[in-house]
Amino acid sequence: MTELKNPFASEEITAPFNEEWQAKRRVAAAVRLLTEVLVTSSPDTSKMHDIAEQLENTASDFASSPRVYGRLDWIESGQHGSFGQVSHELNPLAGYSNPLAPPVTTRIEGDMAIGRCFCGWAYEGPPGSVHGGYVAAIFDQFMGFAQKLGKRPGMTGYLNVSYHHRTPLTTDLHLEARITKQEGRKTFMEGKMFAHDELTASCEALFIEPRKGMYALKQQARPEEVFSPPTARSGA
Ligand SMILES: CCCCCCCC/C=C\CCCCCCCC(=O)SCCNC(=O)CCNC(=O)[C@H](O)C(C)(C)COP(=O)(O)OP(=O)(O)OC[C@H]1O[C@@H](n2cnc3c(N)ncnc32)[C@H](O)[C@@H]1OP(=O)(O)O
Repeated sequence: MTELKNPFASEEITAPFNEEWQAKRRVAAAVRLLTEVLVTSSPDTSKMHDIAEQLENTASDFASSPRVYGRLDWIESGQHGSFGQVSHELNPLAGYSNPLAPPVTTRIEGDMAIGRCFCGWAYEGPPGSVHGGYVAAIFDQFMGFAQKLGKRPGMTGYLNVSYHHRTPLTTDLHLEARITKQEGRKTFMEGKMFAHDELTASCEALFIEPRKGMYALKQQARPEEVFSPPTARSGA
Protein backbone atom coordinates (compact mmCIF):
# COMPACT_ATOMS: atom_id res chain seq x y z
CA MET A 1 0.00 0.00 0.00
CA THR A 2 1.55 3.31 -1.03
CA GLU A 3 0.69 6.16 1.32
CA LEU A 4 0.55 9.38 -0.64
CA LYS A 5 0.68 12.22 1.84
CA ASN A 6 -0.48 14.69 -0.75
CA PRO A 7 -1.83 12.98 -3.83
CA PHE A 8 -2.83 16.30 -5.44
CA ALA A 9 0.63 17.83 -5.38
CA SER A 10 1.74 16.75 -8.80
CA GLU A 11 1.66 18.49 -12.12
CA GLU A 12 1.11 15.20 -13.81
CA ILE A 13 -1.53 12.63 -13.04
CA THR A 14 -0.55 10.77 -9.88
CA ALA A 15 -0.63 7.00 -10.34
CA PRO A 16 -3.79 5.26 -9.15
CA PHE A 17 -3.54 3.64 -5.72
CA ASN A 18 -4.35 0.15 -6.98
CA GLU A 19 -5.81 -1.78 -9.92
CA GLU A 20 -9.36 -1.06 -8.84
CA TRP A 21 -8.83 2.69 -9.23
CA GLN A 22 -6.88 2.14 -12.43
CA ALA A 23 -9.93 0.39 -13.90
CA LYS A 24 -12.29 3.00 -12.50
CA ARG A 25 -10.23 5.79 -14.07
CA ARG A 26 -10.66 4.03 -17.40
CA VAL A 27 -14.42 3.85 -16.91
CA ALA A 28 -14.50 7.53 -15.86
CA ALA A 29 -12.52 8.53 -18.96
CA ALA A 30 -15.03 6.63 -21.12
CA VAL A 31 -17.95 8.39 -19.38
CA ARG A 32 -16.26 11.77 -19.93
CA LEU A 33 -15.87 10.90 -23.59
CA LEU A 34 -19.50 9.82 -23.70
CA THR A 35 -20.57 13.16 -22.21
CA GLU A 36 -18.49 15.05 -24.75
CA VAL A 37 -19.92 13.14 -27.73
CA LEU A 38 -23.44 13.37 -26.27
CA VAL A 39 -23.35 17.18 -26.35
CA THR A 40 -21.51 17.43 -29.69
CA SER A 41 -23.24 14.87 -31.92
CA SER A 42 -26.63 14.26 -33.45
CA PRO A 43 -27.21 10.54 -34.07
CA ASP A 44 -30.41 9.14 -35.42
CA THR A 45 -33.17 9.23 -32.75
CA SER A 46 -33.82 5.48 -32.72
CA LYS A 47 -30.07 4.88 -32.41
CA MET A 48 -30.05 7.12 -29.36
CA HIS A 49 -32.83 5.05 -27.75
CA ASP A 50 -30.72 1.92 -28.38
CA ILE A 51 -27.69 3.61 -26.83
CA ALA A 52 -29.77 4.70 -23.83
CA GLU A 53 -30.88 1.09 -23.30
CA GLN A 54 -27.29 -0.18 -23.41
CA LEU A 55 -26.26 2.47 -20.91
CA GLU A 56 -29.17 1.68 -18.58
CA ASN A 57 -28.06 -1.98 -18.64
CA THR A 58 -24.48 -0.95 -17.92
CA ALA A 59 -25.62 1.15 -14.96
CA SER A 60 -27.61 -1.83 -13.63
CA ASP A 61 -24.50 -4.03 -13.90
CA PHE A 62 -22.57 -1.52 -11.83
CA ALA A 63 -25.36 -1.15 -9.28
CA SER A 64 -25.39 -4.90 -8.62
CA SER A 65 -21.77 -4.85 -7.40
CA PRO A 66 -20.95 -4.02 -3.73
CA ARG A 67 -21.85 -0.37 -3.07
CA VAL A 68 -19.82 2.12 -1.02
CA TYR A 69 -21.34 5.50 -0.15
CA GLY A 70 -19.07 8.38 0.75
CA ARG A 71 -15.33 8.76 1.25
CA LEU A 72 -15.43 7.87 4.93
CA ASP A 73 -16.91 4.47 4.04
CA TRP A 74 -14.39 4.04 1.22
CA ILE A 75 -11.50 4.27 3.69
CA GLU A 76 -13.06 2.05 6.35
CA SER A 77 -12.06 -1.34 4.93
CA GLY A 78 -8.45 -0.25 4.30
CA GLN A 79 -8.66 -1.81 0.82
CA HIS A 80 -9.25 1.33 -1.24
CA GLY A 81 -6.57 3.71 0.06
CA SER A 82 -6.33 6.62 2.49
CA PHE A 83 -8.77 9.55 2.71
CA GLY A 84 -6.41 11.59 0.52
CA GLN A 85 -6.11 8.84 -2.06
CA VAL A 86 -9.86 8.26 -2.22
CA SER A 87 -10.41 12.03 -2.54
CA HIS A 88 -7.86 12.08 -5.33
CA GLU A 89 -10.09 9.60 -7.19
CA LEU A 90 -13.58 10.78 -6.26
CA ASN A 91 -13.38 14.56 -5.79
CA PRO A 92 -16.03 16.10 -8.10
CA LEU A 93 -13.59 18.66 -9.54
CA ALA A 94 -10.22 16.91 -9.30
CA GLY A 95 -10.96 13.18 -9.05
CA TYR A 96 -9.67 11.12 -11.94
CA SER A 97 -12.24 8.40 -11.22
CA ASN A 98 -15.14 10.85 -11.10
CA PRO A 99 -16.35 11.75 -14.61
CA LEU A 100 -17.87 15.00 -13.27
CA ALA A 101 -14.30 16.26 -12.72
CA PRO A 102 -12.65 17.99 -15.74
CA PRO A 103 -10.24 17.31 -13.74
CA VAL A 104 -8.34 20.17 -12.03
CA THR A 105 -4.65 19.40 -11.40
CA THR A 106 -2.70 21.23 -8.68
CA ARG A 107 0.77 21.56 -7.24
CA ILE A 108 2.70 23.85 -4.88
CA GLU A 109 5.67 25.93 -6.05
CA GLY A 110 7.27 28.06 -3.33
CA ASP A 111 4.59 30.33 -1.87
CA MET A 112 2.18 29.73 -4.73
CA ALA A 113 -0.25 27.04 -5.80
CA ILE A 114 -0.33 26.30 -9.51
CA GLY A 115 -3.15 24.51 -11.27
CA ARG A 116 -4.30 23.33 -14.64
CA CYS A 117 -7.67 22.50 -16.09
CA PHE A 118 -9.21 21.81 -19.49
CA CYS A 119 -12.94 22.08 -20.14
CA GLY A 120 -14.60 20.47 -23.17
CA TRP A 121 -17.92 21.34 -24.82
CA ALA A 122 -19.97 19.88 -21.99
CA TYR A 123 -18.90 22.92 -19.93
CA GLU A 124 -20.21 25.53 -22.39
CA GLY A 125 -21.98 28.55 -20.89
CA PRO A 126 -21.66 31.64 -23.12
CA PRO A 127 -20.91 30.51 -26.71
CA GLY A 128 -17.52 28.81 -26.88
CA SER A 129 -16.82 29.65 -23.24
CA VAL A 130 -16.77 27.91 -19.87
CA HIS A 131 -19.97 28.34 -17.82
CA GLY A 132 -19.38 30.84 -15.00
CA GLY A 133 -20.60 28.39 -12.38
CA TYR A 134 -17.89 25.95 -13.42
CA VAL A 135 -15.27 28.72 -13.31
CA ALA A 136 -16.33 29.34 -9.69
CA ALA A 137 -16.34 25.61 -8.90
CA ILE A 138 -12.84 25.19 -10.37
CA PHE A 139 -11.67 28.09 -8.18
CA ASP A 140 -13.32 26.61 -5.08
CA GLN A 141 -11.48 23.34 -5.56
CA PHE A 142 -8.19 24.93 -6.50
CA MET A 143 -8.24 27.49 -3.68
CA GLY A 144 -9.30 24.77 -1.24
CA PHE A 145 -6.20 22.84 -2.22
CA ALA A 146 -4.01 25.96 -2.15
CA GLN A 147 -4.77 26.33 1.56
CA LYS A 148 -2.00 23.80 1.94
CA LEU A 149 0.23 26.87 1.75
CA GLY A 150 -1.15 27.82 5.18
CA LYS A 151 -1.42 25.91 8.40
CA ARG A 152 -5.13 25.75 9.24
CA PRO A 153 -7.19 24.30 6.36
CA GLY A 154 -10.88 25.01 6.48
CA MET A 155 -14.02 25.35 4.44
CA THR A 156 -14.99 28.08 2.03
CA GLY A 157 -16.58 31.00 3.91
CA TYR A 158 -16.81 33.11 0.78
CA LEU A 159 -15.56 32.94 -2.78
CA ASN A 160 -15.89 36.19 -4.72
CA VAL A 161 -15.26 35.63 -8.41
CA SER A 162 -14.60 38.40 -10.96
CA TYR A 163 -15.10 37.45 -14.59
CA HIS A 164 -12.79 39.65 -16.69
CA HIS A 165 -13.03 37.88 -20.04
CA ARG A 166 -14.81 34.80 -21.27
CA THR A 167 -12.88 31.63 -20.42
CA PRO A 168 -12.44 29.60 -23.62
CA LEU A 169 -13.39 25.94 -23.97
CA THR A 170 -10.93 23.26 -25.18
CA THR A 171 -8.01 25.36 -23.96
CA ASP A 172 -5.44 24.69 -21.26
CA LEU A 173 -6.35 26.91 -18.33
CA HIS A 174 -3.61 28.00 -15.96
CA LEU A 175 -4.40 28.72 -12.29
CA GLU A 176 -2.43 30.54 -9.62
CA ALA A 177 -3.20 31.20 -5.95
CA ARG A 178 -1.50 32.66 -2.93
CA ILE A 179 -2.37 33.42 0.66
CA THR A 180 -2.80 37.13 1.34
CA LYS A 181 -3.47 37.02 5.09
CA GLN A 182 -3.94 34.56 7.94
CA GLU A 183 -5.84 35.45 11.11
CA GLY A 184 -6.40 32.62 13.56
CA ARG A 185 -8.80 30.16 11.90
CA LYS A 186 -9.20 32.41 8.85
CA THR A 187 -7.13 32.11 5.66
CA PHE A 188 -7.57 34.86 3.07
CA MET A 189 -6.48 34.04 -0.46
CA GLU A 190 -6.44 35.36 -4.00
CA GLY A 191 -6.55 33.34 -7.18
CA LYS A 192 -6.23 33.87 -10.92
CA MET A 193 -7.24 31.95 -14.05
CA PHE A 194 -5.44 32.44 -17.36
CA ALA A 195 -6.06 31.22 -20.91
CA HIS A 196 -3.26 31.86 -23.43
CA ASP A 197 -1.68 34.23 -20.86
CA GLU A 198 -4.85 36.33 -20.67
CA LEU A 199 -6.45 36.78 -17.24
CA THR A 200 -10.02 35.52 -17.69
CA ALA A 201 -11.14 35.38 -14.04
CA SER A 202 -9.84 36.11 -10.57
CA CYS A 203 -11.16 35.51 -7.07
CA GLU A 204 -10.84 36.45 -3.44
CA ALA A 205 -11.59 33.70 -1.00
CA LEU A 206 -11.88 33.21 2.73
CA PHE A 207 -11.46 29.72 4.17
CA ILE A 208 -12.38 29.14 7.80
CA GLU A 209 -11.19 26.25 9.88
CA PRO A 210 -14.20 24.80 11.75
CA ARG A 211 -14.05 25.39 15.52
CA LYS A 212 -13.20 21.74 16.19
CA GLY A 213 -10.97 21.37 13.11
CA MET A 214 -11.60 19.60 9.81
CA TYR A 215 -11.61 16.13 11.34
CA ALA A 216 -14.71 17.02 13.38
CA LEU A 217 -16.61 16.95 10.06
CA LYS A 218 -16.53 13.17 10.42
CA GLN A 219 -19.20 13.34 13.09
CA GLN A 220 -21.77 14.99 10.87
CA ALA A 221 -25.02 13.23 10.03
CA ARG A 222 -24.95 10.94 7.01
CA PRO A 223 -27.08 11.69 3.98
CA GLU A 224 -29.52 9.08 2.68
CA GLU A 225 -27.74 6.41 0.68
CA VAL A 226 -30.50 5.60 -1.75
CA PHE A 227 -30.49 7.85 -4.77
CA SER A 228 -32.97 7.44 -7.61
CA PRO A 229 -32.28 10.02 -10.27
CA PRO A 230 -35.26 10.95 -12.42
CA THR A 231 -35.03 9.31 -15.83
CA ALA A 232 -36.51 10.38 -19.13
CA ARG A 233 -38.61 7.20 -18.98
CA SER A 234 -40.20 8.14 -15.66
CA GLY A 235 -41.30 11.36 -17.36
CA ALA A 236 -39.31 13.67 -15.11
C1 LIG B 1 -11.03 11.39 7.88
C2 LIG B 1 -11.42 12.61 7.10
C3 LIG B 1 -11.76 13.85 7.79
C4 LIG B 1 -11.70 15.05 6.94
C5 LIG B 1 -10.36 15.73 6.97
C6 LIG B 1 -10.12 16.55 5.79
C7 LIG B 1 -8.82 17.31 5.82
C8 LIG B 1 -8.63 17.90 4.46
C9 LIG B 1 -7.90 19.18 4.49
C10 LIG B 1 -8.08 20.08 3.57
C11 LIG B 1 -9.09 19.95 2.52
C12 LIG B 1 -9.61 21.26 2.08
C13 LIG B 1 -11.03 21.10 1.68
C14 LIG B 1 -11.43 22.19 0.77
C15 LIG B 1 -12.84 22.01 0.41
C16 LIG B 1 -13.17 22.64 -0.89
C17 LIG B 1 -13.99 23.82 -0.69
C18 LIG B 1 -15.41 23.48 -0.36
O1 LIG B 1 -16.14 23.09 -1.22
S1 LIG B 1 -15.98 23.69 1.22
C19 LIG B 1 -17.75 23.60 1.04
C20 LIG B 1 -18.39 24.95 0.93
N1 LIG B 1 -18.34 25.60 2.23
C21 LIG B 1 -19.17 25.22 3.24
O2 LIG B 1 -20.00 24.35 3.11
C22 LIG B 1 -18.98 25.96 4.52
C23 LIG B 1 -20.27 26.04 5.31
N2 LIG B 1 -20.06 26.90 6.45
C24 LIG B 1 -19.57 26.40 7.60
O3 LIG B 1 -19.38 25.22 7.78
C25 LIG B 1 -19.27 27.42 8.65
O4 LIG B 1 -19.97 28.60 8.38
C26 LIG B 1 -17.75 27.75 8.75
C27 LIG B 1 -16.95 26.50 9.16
C28 LIG B 1 -17.21 28.29 7.43
C29 LIG B 1 -17.55 28.81 9.82
O5 LIG B 1 -18.24 28.33 10.94
P1 LIG B 1 -17.77 28.76 12.40
O6 LIG B 1 -18.73 28.18 13.35
O7 LIG B 1 -16.32 28.42 12.58
O8 LIG B 1 -17.99 30.32 12.31
P2 LIG B 1 -17.72 31.42 13.35
O9 LIG B 1 -16.96 30.90 14.52
O10 LIG B 1 -19.00 32.10 13.55
O11 LIG B 1 -16.78 32.40 12.50
C30 LIG B 1 -15.38 32.40 12.59
C31 LIG B 1 -14.92 33.70 12.00
O12 LIG B 1 -15.16 33.70 10.57
C32 LIG B 1 -16.07 34.77 10.20
N3 LIG B 1 -16.96 34.26 9.18
C33 LIG B 1 -17.70 33.14 9.24
N4 LIG B 1 -18.36 32.96 8.07
C34 LIG B 1 -18.00 33.98 7.29
C35 LIG B 1 -18.35 34.34 5.96
N5 LIG B 1 -19.15 33.60 5.20
N6 LIG B 1 -17.80 35.47 5.44
C36 LIG B 1 -16.95 36.25 6.17
N7 LIG B 1 -16.58 35.93 7.45
C37 LIG B 1 -17.11 34.84 7.98
C38 LIG B 1 -16.81 35.13 11.50
O13 LIG B 1 -17.27 36.47 11.45
C39 LIG B 1 -15.72 34.92 12.53
O14 LIG B 1 -14.85 36.00 12.46
P3 LIG B 1 -14.24 36.64 13.83
O15 LIG B 1 -13.52 35.51 14.52
O16 LIG B 1 -15.42 37.11 14.60
O17 LIG B 1 -13.33 37.72 13.34
